[in-house]
Amino acid sequence: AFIPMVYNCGIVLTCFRSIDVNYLAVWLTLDYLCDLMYVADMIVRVCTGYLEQGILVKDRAQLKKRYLRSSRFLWDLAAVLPTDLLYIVFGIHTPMVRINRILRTPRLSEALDRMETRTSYPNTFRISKLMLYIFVLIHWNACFYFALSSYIGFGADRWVYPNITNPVFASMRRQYFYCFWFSAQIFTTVGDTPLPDREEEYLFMIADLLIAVLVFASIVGNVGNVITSLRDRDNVFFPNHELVKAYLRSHHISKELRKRVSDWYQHLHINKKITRENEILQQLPVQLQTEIAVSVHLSTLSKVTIFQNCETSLLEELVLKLTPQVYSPGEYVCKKGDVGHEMYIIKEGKLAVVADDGVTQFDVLSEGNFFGEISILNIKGNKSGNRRTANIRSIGHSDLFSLSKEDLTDVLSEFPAAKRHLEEKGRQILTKMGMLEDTGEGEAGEAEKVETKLTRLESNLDALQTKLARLMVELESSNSKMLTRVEQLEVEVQALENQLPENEGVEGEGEDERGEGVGQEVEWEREEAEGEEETVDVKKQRIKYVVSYW
Ligand SMILES: Nc1ncnc2c1ncn2[C@@H]1O[C@@H]2COP(=O)(O)O[C@H]2[C@H]1O
Repeated sequence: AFIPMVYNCGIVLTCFRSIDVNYLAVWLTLDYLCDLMYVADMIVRVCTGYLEQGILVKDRAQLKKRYLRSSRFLWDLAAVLPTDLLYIVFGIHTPMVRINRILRTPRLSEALDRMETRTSYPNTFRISKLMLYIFVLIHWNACFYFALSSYIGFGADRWVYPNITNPVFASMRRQYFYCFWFSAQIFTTVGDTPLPDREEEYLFMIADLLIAVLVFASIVGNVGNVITSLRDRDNVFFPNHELVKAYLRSHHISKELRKRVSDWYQHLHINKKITRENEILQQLPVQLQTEIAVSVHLSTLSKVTIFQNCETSLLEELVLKLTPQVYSPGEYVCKKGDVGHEMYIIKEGKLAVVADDGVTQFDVLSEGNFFGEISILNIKGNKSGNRRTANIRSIGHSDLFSLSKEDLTDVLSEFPAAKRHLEEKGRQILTKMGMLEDTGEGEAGEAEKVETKLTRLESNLDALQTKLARLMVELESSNSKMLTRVEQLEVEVQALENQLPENEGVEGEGEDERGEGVGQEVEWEREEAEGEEETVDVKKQRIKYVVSYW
């Protein structure tokens, strides 16, 4: 839709076409090609989904209904009405009959807005857009000038277009260029145009000069905006050097230090190092920030040994907390004995672990290595506590990511494996340097064992308490059962005791009878009776024993 609209905006009003008949076929072809594009754009519009309560509507019937009922449709329709039929009345050389084609100008600005949000070079685009608008305006004005000249009469005075019968000014190209130049001179307020002679000419010039003021103001304003936005962009990417320079000068900082600062800024600019990444992405939702940061820094993080086998979630958490830092050659990143507040990951460059003389190198760290973790990890037995164990010096320019103690602690609390790995590496360095207290390690182990034992004992105690409680319950229930049984037995014994004297009497009588009668049988019965008496006694004794026991 963009091209036909620009074409129509520029061409519809062109008065030069009416004169030039040689290109009529070309003009007509272009006209109808543009009309076709308009229709195609209308079809695209019908099929373009829209958001309703945040949900994209794609249903054809709904889309069609919405478009046909909208005012846009009326404008689009009016713009493609076949006004060309008026050629029959006014003749083929009257392109003005197609003036309705410019009714779609709002669509042009819509297309430009969309392009502006998508382009990677918004400032270039803004300037181009401004130039396009100015070009169209100058073009229209040139057409009006030509039409006015034609109305007054070509070559009637110095101000109007020269006589077209003059072969020098006869060609369409010459006519257009002259008019465009005339119009451009007015709009750029150059003011080198011939003085008007007639009132119409004066009116035209006054109107033009008024428009020119606006055009000039908009050019200045837009270009100013572009320059400001370019400066803002630079400020976002690179810290403001001018401010720092002024500060250093006002505080009479030594030349040597000022040079180091300048070198640092120069390095940032030349190598396009961005130190304010987190600020730049702040406006985006966290999820998008994470995805961008992961895709930008993942390659660096994946080279770091501790993060190589880490879960992606750990990397995602980490990546947003990294702060880019750039160090200059010879600069110290850590000084032995300082309190550690952050650890570092090397993105690019080489750094040396140096002795206090700053020259003797113990080790060289490069891309993918990390350092500064020992003083922030609270490793048990670390004799240096939270102090840096070594001096780290940047050999050349180095790009680092720093990770604060708090952020690292937060992240590692959720990822114990990574914590163990870091601590292990720290312990190795400390052991090598003889800065790890063995006893501390042993005590720690002992303390751990005691802790484990205590935990085990506590759990055993819990289990025993539960068992005891269960046993107590069982004991109570069996106790009450026993009591009931004993009471029952006592009742039975009482009953037996009550019965016993009577039986004894009867038996005595019988004994006598037996004694009197058959001697052996009586003896046997006595024995039997004695046996019974004995059983009752035993029973009584046993019951008494049980009762006394309970
Ligand atoms: N010999 C070494 N080799 C490599 N790195 C070291 C060595 N000694 C110290 N470091 C690192 O240098 C860092 C200095 O600060 P930290 O003590 O916090 O943590 C230290 C280690 O990460």
